[in-house]
Amino acid sequence: MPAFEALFQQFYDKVLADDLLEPVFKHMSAQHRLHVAHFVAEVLGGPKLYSESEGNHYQMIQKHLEKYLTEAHRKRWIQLLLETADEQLLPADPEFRSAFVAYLEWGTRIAVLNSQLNEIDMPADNPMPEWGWGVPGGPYPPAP
Ligand code: HEM
Repeated sequence: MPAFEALFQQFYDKVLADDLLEPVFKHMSAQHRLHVAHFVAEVLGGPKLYSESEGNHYQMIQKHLEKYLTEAHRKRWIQLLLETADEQLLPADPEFRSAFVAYLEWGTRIAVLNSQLNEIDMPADNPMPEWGWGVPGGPYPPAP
């Protein structure tokens, strides 16, 4: 969790310094970075910090309604996040990186789609997404 918190801390610094994304995020709450870190960590199998004390899937989806995000926003968001992951030396093993990117592709595309709507037909108790770790194994040498 500390690695995810540090990742999103630095990532949103980059977002606020980015001409395309700054207008989208300039009103984000002080807790935004932590909430997104906790959400992503939970989806990938980490502690249930987000769903037990900060929100739920339904509330997270609601946050994106009527934000009118574009494909350009989405691409820049992912690009900056992956850059930050490399700078922070997050594990580079194929399983982690492929699961991470696959979830981000899915989640950001959902965010763009939902951001065009002003309401969404979704049960308020909709469960958190849970991401798998893909096809495990090599061929490559295990990490030391
Ligand atoms: C996997 C992808 C994503 C996840 C997990 C995610 C998660 C979240 C969460 C948890 C919140 C609520 C934060 C809070 O409680 O303060 C939020 C809000 C928001 N997200 Fe996302 N998000 C994703 C993708 C995106 C993308 C691609 C964009 C735009 C480029 C975006 C724009 C926003 C905005 C504008 C808000 C509201 C900020 C505000 O309160 O002013 N999100 N997101």
